[in-house]
Order: sequence, then structure tokens, then C-alpha cells
Amino acid sequence: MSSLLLDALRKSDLDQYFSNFTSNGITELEALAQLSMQDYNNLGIVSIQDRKKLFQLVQSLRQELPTLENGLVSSTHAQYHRRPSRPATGHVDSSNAPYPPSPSSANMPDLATMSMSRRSTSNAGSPSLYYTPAPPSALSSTPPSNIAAPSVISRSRSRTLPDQHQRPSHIGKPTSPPQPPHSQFIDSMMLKSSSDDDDGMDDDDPPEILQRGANALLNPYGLPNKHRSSLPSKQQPQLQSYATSTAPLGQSDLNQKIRVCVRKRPLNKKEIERSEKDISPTVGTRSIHINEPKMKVDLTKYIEQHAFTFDDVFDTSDSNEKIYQRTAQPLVDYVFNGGKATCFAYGQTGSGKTYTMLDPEHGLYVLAARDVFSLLCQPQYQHLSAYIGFYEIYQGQLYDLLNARKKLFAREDGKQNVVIVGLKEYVIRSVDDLMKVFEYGSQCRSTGSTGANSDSSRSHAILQVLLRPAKNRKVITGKLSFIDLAGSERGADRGDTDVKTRMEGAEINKSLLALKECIRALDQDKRHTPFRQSKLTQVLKDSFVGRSRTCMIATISPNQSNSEHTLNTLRYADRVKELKGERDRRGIVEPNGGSPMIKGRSGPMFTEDSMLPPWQQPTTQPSAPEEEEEDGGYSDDPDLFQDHDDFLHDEDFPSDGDVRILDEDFPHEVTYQDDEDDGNASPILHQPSYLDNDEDDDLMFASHVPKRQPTPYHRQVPPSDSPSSTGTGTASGMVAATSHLQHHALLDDPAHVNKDNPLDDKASGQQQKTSRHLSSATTSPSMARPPPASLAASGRRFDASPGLLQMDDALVFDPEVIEEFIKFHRAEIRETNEWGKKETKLLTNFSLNMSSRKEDQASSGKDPALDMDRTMADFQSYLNNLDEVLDMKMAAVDALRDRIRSMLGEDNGTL
Ligand SMILES: Nc1ncnc2c1ncn2[C@@H]1O[C@H](COP(=O)(O)OP(=O)(O)OP(=O)(O)O)[C@@H](O)[C@H]1O
Repeated sequence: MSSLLLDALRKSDLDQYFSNFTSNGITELEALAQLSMQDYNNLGIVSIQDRKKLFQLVQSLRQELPTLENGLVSSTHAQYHRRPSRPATGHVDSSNAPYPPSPSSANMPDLATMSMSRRSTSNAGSPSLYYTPAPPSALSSTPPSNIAAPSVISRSRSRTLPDQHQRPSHIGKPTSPPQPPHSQFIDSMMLKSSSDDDDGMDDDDPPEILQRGANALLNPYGLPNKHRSSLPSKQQPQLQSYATSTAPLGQSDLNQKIRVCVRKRPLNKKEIERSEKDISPTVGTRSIHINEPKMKVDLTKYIEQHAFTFDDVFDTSDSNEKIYQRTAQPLVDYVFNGGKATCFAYGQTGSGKTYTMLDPEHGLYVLAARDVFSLLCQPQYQHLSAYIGFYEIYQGQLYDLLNARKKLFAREDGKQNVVIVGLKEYVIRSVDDLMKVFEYGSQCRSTGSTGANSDSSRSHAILQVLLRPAKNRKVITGKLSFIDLAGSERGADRGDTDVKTRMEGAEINKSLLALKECIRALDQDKRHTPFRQSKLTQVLKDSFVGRSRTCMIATISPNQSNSEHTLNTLRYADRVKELKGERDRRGIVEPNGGSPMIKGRSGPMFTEDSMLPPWQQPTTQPSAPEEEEEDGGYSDDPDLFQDHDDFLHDEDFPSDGDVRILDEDFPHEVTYQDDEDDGNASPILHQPSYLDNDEDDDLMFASHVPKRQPTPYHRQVPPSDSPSSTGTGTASGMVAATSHLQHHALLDDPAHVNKDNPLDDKASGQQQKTSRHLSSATTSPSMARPPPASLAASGRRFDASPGLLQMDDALVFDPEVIEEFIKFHRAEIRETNEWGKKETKLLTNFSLNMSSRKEDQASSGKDPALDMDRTMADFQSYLNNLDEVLDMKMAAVDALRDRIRSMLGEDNGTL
């Protein structure tokens, strides 16, 4: 099979990509013939020449191979044709050398001999979704009976097998082709298509349908769905029953950690005027199809159907009320039980995100507020108050929509709470209050007109409802965020030409990509979750980690001209859905089908938040190989599987080394905070909450206001003898590093900060940092925090963290806690070493490039100035990468230091 592929690639001079194809699951010509140009990049084919060659090859295959458009043509047919007298081996041996090229074609694989006649007319006219076999004449004679059934035949299970008389006798009776749940729709679609001129379909030749998605040959990304049938046979029935079931899927669990739903809006007036059709039929309550009209190179029209399944799919007739019940309402209950929850809408501009999430009258936030206030009236919650904050992220900056778009900064406290410093919050006591506040904030929102929506949101808007005890508003007992994301499509796609719009588009894309990556990383339990790739993910961080739930509502437009964006939205959502945190991939599934267990633990790995859809049930899908293939493996981090350190499985620990990263991204350690409501701005120092002992801060509305320092603190250029002061100091890495050091100087010893001289701040911070890391046993007299031994003696009181006892004159640690710390420390060392290796690699690559360029110039006598641009660009990229790597290293160190603080009972600050 793969030898045929290799043969074909070789003849097109593309054999160097063979491994790329096979690693993407493309091992057969049939799969190759179904590639679209969008797949070329994924296969690593970027040069124009090679893309052309591949395009030609694919086109030729499509011409040559019969019935591909209808579905799977069993490669066994090809094998029979090519190797009629092949001895029985039980399976097709692909290791043999490829057959000699056909004299009929110099460049192409010998398709003539293996090809069957092109799809028969009767087939072409059939709207069947399933493969209809070529007529007998087109097939070779029945293969010799001594040829065992090639394993590939099982791929046809969800499709029509060849007619009985064509099939080898050892293959059982044919089963009638399973009817897909949507066949009725397709029939009507076909009729509709064929009678309609503007859809590009021929009247007398209804388009055939190529399926992609859950029960199709190709997945929604256009890659072959080979993995489904490559499961061990005992796992097949369940998958098959899912793939071919005509029964609607049951309702999904409302209490999953991550839920992904889709909402389709009705056709709007303009679309109706343009006679656009709805090409997105929903199927039951959880599936949706996108019937994308397409045209082949021979101008034949066909419909490519993409099938998706989510936790819920809401049709045009579904009201916000219904959507609320299945999306945000469970989250309201959850936050009243102490959790953090996020509900966000993702989709193309004009697809209904704002309408769903923040519509002033019936957006989900209003409906949620209604429930929040009714719950607050209940006796058990009467001690709580609801605080509303409303801010937007525009071009990577945070702006307070309730405070004249004041610039805000995000940071994280020691308990992984994201704090939006300076955010104005309002105590809200009724839905009316909320609506007034919200209306006020909405007017400040950044909107602009795009080709797609005349009132398009160009920012991510975040409305957060915080539950706090009325008597102690520094404590958060629940947090619910509603996010109306900016449109997901690129500015360039909308015909927008001005630079500002394009920059907005680029920023939006960056943050949405980061959002996806974070959810991906979380689901895969990666050690590092790239929260800091965007402001959006930074501020959402605490809604993803720990006790949290997320509901994503992908909003889509139903019409044909938006099909590409719709598909992008659904693929994005599918990626989240597919990887959502329903499973703990660190778990090892018992081979005997027993309960999966977390390595090194005794409890079941699925929590109350978990409920798998049928095809993901752990007992029937041990190891889930099909998803591994598609996702490129469970994890590329061998530590997750080989390391027996319990901490890796302990969600209480920061899993990403990202703790307190947010400050570092904001070199502005100083912001100006309005004095209560008196409008006098005074500079304040943002300090970590655990240093904040200001108990009598009685602001009515503004919260998260860090303790004000008596004198201002300003960022300064590092002293000249500082290592970080060399160079220009303008590169981003330099700024970040400086910020980091200053940050730590502040963290370490506020008491020793010479507030009149920020240079001293930094120096003392560095000194302390160094002394702490050089020797944990000796204590510099300048250290504000006494070492454990002197802690009790000093008379300072600390709230002990778990495992820490304060005896008469010493701290006593639980030995298990010590063990854990050692493991944690070891892991952090590993992590920093890894980043150290990457740093070395960066340096090596860059310096090698530089020297080879020099050599090149010396030997060719080329003017070095000619290469200057290149060198500058390389250097800049090197600096940027280095900056990233250093950030990661520091994050690991930070995580360790936070752990140290936690051990010493110093992280008990509240917000
Ligand atoms: N489910 C729906 N039912 C009726 N009208 C809808 C629905 N969804 C959206 N609309 C209408 O479509 C238009 C665009 O919707 P909306 O502004 O919510 O899109 P959006 O995705 O937020 O766009 P942007 O990203 O540009 O802000 C609005 O006029 C809205 O009233």
C-alpha cells in the first residue's frame, strides 16, 4: 500500500516527503487523491514547485482512481489488479520493492493498469453518501480465493462493501449500507441544489457528496480518518456504532469541566436578499453538518459535507433562554459553590457572539444575573455580595469600561487568582443595576465597521461577576466571567485595508490562537501552559486552572458565503471539544478494561466533572489510539508518563511554572490609581497580595487595589554595574529581565527597599536574591524574611501552611511534605535545565549562522553590507527567542520560590 504511494511520489519527484505523508496517516493513493491544497502545508510541502507537482499528482490520481469522490475505494481492488497472482500471505506486504514503472507514463504511477473505469454514470447520478462499488466490469475478476482478506477491508465497515458476488467468498454477507441520520436532509439538499441555479450545481446532475467528519472518510481537517478503523477489533463496535448510528446522541452532561456548544444564527436580511441558502443543517441536538458546495478541476460540482458533534448544537430557532439553561446556568450554580467559571463566545464577525453573550436585553449575562440575584436572596448566600467589573482587551491592553477606559494591568497573586489591578467594581443588587452599569460600559467598547459587520467588536470584552463575602471583600468565593471575543476571522479576509484594522486583526488572531493552545495544553496536562502568549489567556488563566469550568459557545453564520469561516470556527471548537478536559491523559488505563487509575495514586482518574461521550468511554476505549494519531500523540513530554513524582499529578501545584508571570509582562510596576473617587491620581506600587496587610481599605467599589506605598516608585535604568545594564537596554529581553529582577526585588524585601532610590531597590533585591539562592543556611542580615530557625524567635507570626507546624522555637515540617518538596525541586531543576539547553541551542545556531555567513562573504568577496538586513533580522529573532526562553527559565524559578514561600507559610495573603 505505502509502496504504491512511494512509487507515485517518486515518479513525481516528491519521494522526499514520503515520511511526512505516512506520519499523517496517508499511506495509500486513495488518501493521497483526497488531499486538498490546504493540507499541503501540514505535509511540509511549501515550495511552489513541489506544491505544483503534488497538485498535478493529486489531480491525476483523481482522474485515474474511480469512485474516490463517492467514498472509499478499497485499496484491495488495486492490489488485486496489480498483483493478481500474489501468493497468499494473509496481508498485503508493503515492504516489497515497488513495481516497475509503467511504460505508459514517465512521471506518474502506473495508474492505468490499476485503474478502473471512471465512475459509472449511474453512480454519478446517485446521491448516496456511501461508496457505491464500481460495476463488475470495472473490477477485476474475483481475486483468487486463497488470498486472505486484507486487513484494510475493515475500513469499509461504515461504507458499502462491494457487491456480494464481487467479494471474496471468505468475506461475510454484505450488510445493507447503514443509513446516516441525515440522509433525509441530504436528499432534500440534493433536490434543492439541483433545482437552483445560483448554487452552482447542475440541474440534471445532482452533486455527489463527499463526507468529512465524524462518520466520513476524512476528518474535518481533511485528513483521512484511518485511525478510527485501525483500532483493535474489540474497540470497533463502539466507534462504529457512534459513526453509523442513526439514533440521536443523548444529551451531554452539563457539569463537564469544558463544554463546547455551537449556536447557529438565522440568515439575516442581506443574506436572504441575496438568496443565500442555509448550508448548515443541525442534526439532533448535538451535531451539525456543513454542506460546502465545491467544484472539481473537471468542473463537476459536488458537496463536501463536514460533520461535527459537540456538547450541544443550537439551531436558529433556539432562544437565548434555552441556550442559557444549557450553558451558563450550570456555571452560575458552580460559582456559588466556590468555583470559577468562564463562558465565552467564539466566532466570526457578525455570527452572533454579542447577541448571545452580551445582548443588553437577553444576553446570557442578563439571564445569569437574574439567577445570581435570586440565589443571593437565599439564606445560605445572604452573606455574599456580587461585584461587577467590565473591561476589554484591545490590542493587548486592558481597559476599564466602567472607568473611562482607564488602562489596567493584570497580575496574579500567590493563590493563582488573576487580579486586574485597579479595575473598578460595582456592587450590584439587581438586574436593573447591572443593566445600567453594563450599558454604560458598552458605550466605551472598541467597535469598528468591518466588511462583515457594521458594528463589529474589535476587542475582547470581559464582564466578570465576583462573589465576595460582604464583610470581607478581599476574598473571592466565586467568579463568573462572560467573554465576548472579537471576531475570529482575519482582517485581511474582510477586505479591510487600513493598517489599524489589520493590526487589530493580527492581535485578535494571536490571542485566539493562544486561547486554543492553552486549552490544548491544559487538556494534555502539559507541564507548561502558554498562558502568557496573549493578554487574553493571561487574564483567563485562573478560570482554566484549579477548580474551574469553561463553556465555549461557537457562533456560526449559516450561509454559503461564510462557509469557510464557519468551518474554521467549527474546527477550532472541534479541537477544543476533542481535547476537552474530560479525560486525564496522565492516567493509565488498565489493559483489562478496569477503572483507569492515575499513576501513583489509588483513586479513579475521572472526577465528578468528567463524563465521557460514548466513543470516549475509558472502559471501551483504552488508550484511545485514534485520538493520539490525530493529535500527534498524547503528549510529547515523556515526563508525564515516566516520572513517578506525585507532584506532576497534583493539581494544587502550579503546573506550568507560570506563577506570578503577569507582572513581568508589565514593566510598569507603577500605575496611577485614582484616590477612591476623588479623582486624584497618585502613583502606587503594585505589590503581591501577600504583602498587602491593609485591612482598612474600605473603598466601596474599587477592589484589588494594592496597598499604597507612601512614596512613589519608578522604574529606572539599571545601574551601570548591573549585568543587565549592558547593551542598549531597549530589546524586549532586556526589559523583561529587568522587570523580572525588579519584581523580585520587590517581592523579596519590601522593608529594605530604599524608596527614595529605586536603584537601591534593585540592587538590594538582587543581592537578596543571590544570597537566598547561594545559601539557604546562612542568612544575610539584610534579609527581611528570617530563616525558619529564627522565625519563631523573631516573634513574627505566620499562618502555617499545611504540613508546617510552629513549635516553641522552631518550624517543624511533615516529612511527607519535605519529600514532596524535594520532588518538586527536582522537577524544577529539570525544567530549568531544559530551558538552559534551549538557550544553548539558540546561541549555537545563531553564532554558527553568523560565522558561516562571514565565511561565505570571505570566499565570495561579497559585500557584507548586502547581508546586513538578514543579519539584523536573525539577530532580532534570536533576541526574541532568547527572551522567551529566559522567561520560561525564570518562571520555573519563580514556581520554586513560590513553593518555598508556601512552605514557610508566607503565601497567605488575600486579594
Ligand atoms: N441568534 C440570532 N438571532 C437573531 N439575530 C441574531 C442572532 N445572532 C446574531 N443576530 C444578529 O446578527 C447581527 C450580528 O450579531 P452580533 O453583533 O452579535 O455579531 P458578533 O459575532 O458579535 O460580531 P462582532 O464580532 O463583529 O462583534 C446583529 O444584528 C444581531 O442582532
